Amino acid sequence: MVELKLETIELAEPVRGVVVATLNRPESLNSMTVTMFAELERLAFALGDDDDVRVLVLTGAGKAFCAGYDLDDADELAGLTALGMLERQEHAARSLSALRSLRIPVIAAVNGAAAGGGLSLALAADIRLASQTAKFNAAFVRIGLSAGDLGASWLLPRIIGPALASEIAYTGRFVFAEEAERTGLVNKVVPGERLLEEALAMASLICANSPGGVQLSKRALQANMEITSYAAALELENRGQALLTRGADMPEALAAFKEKRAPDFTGR
Ligand SMILES: CCCCCCCCCCCCC[C@H](O)CC(=O)SCCNC(=O)CCNC(=O)[C@H](O)C(C)(C)COP(=O)(O)OP(=O)(O)OC[C@H]1O[C@@H](n2cnc3c(N)ncnc32)[C@H](O)[C@@H]1OP(=O)(O)O
Repeated sequence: MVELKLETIELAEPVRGVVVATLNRPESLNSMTVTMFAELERLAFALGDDDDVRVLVLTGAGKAFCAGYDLDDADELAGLTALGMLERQEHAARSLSALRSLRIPVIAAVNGAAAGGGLSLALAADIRLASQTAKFNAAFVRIGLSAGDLGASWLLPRIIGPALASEIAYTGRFVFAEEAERTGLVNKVVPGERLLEEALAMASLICANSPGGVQLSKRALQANMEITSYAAALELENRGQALLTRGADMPEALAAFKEKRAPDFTGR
């Protein structure tokens, strides 16, 4: 278990190898503060050091996933210089980058509204499951900001396509659960009371596989979103597979297959 004392995020490990991080400011719909960004970054670094954790599930306490930046904090921003504002934005972006760069898969269990930075946070996950009450919007444009925020303008068009991403970014309208599933913004919509159960079930499926195989699959899938050529993608894949064949998990998997038993993966 990751040993961290956090103020805005509650941690649990209900299933071996799976950490559930719950954004825990339900009174303000889990809106994001400087402390929450710092704690997301600390969590990402702690998970990066823990070989026993194989999947992170991220969800929200109460009725929302995350309402984006804490608008109650907006007043204190007025006193910031332009450089101070840039430093705040960079600090927040670092925490999202640390989360997205985790070698383990991240499943966002979107339990309600994911607005503004909350959309950016959901997009930074590898997989999104949503409750029937989930709704997503680029709230940024409603309060004078840009959808170029915490990676949203890079991820959204790659997940739902440039045309719909443009519509969402410019209109600020909500994408409710049914449309989110139909457009691929989320992998699956489930009843709210089963959301965490479904996320844990998917996480358990992932945990049953070779951690090295899963982690290099994530690295290849993410890297290939940035690589422009098929040839370059093949080169990246070839290096990863060659690396895995040097590990202990592949021979263990082959032995388990022959002996008709479950493999005991160690990630080494
Ligand atoms: C002005 C911000 C400037 C930021 C500049 C840069 C800052 C420094 C760097 C930070 C980097 C991160 C930047 C971030 O990604 C940018 C954004 O996220 S911008 C978008 C901010 N979010 C919003 O605009 C969403 C506002 N909320 C809503 O639209 C709705 O509340 C909802 C989320 C769709 C949910 O709707 P409902 O279910 O109907 O709930 P209510 O509206 O009734 O709200 C319930 C309750 O929660 C309070 N609340 C809601 N959202 C926030 C919030 N973002 N911050 C604080 N509190 C929030 C709301 O006031 C209600 O409270 P109550 O009235 O009951 O006391």
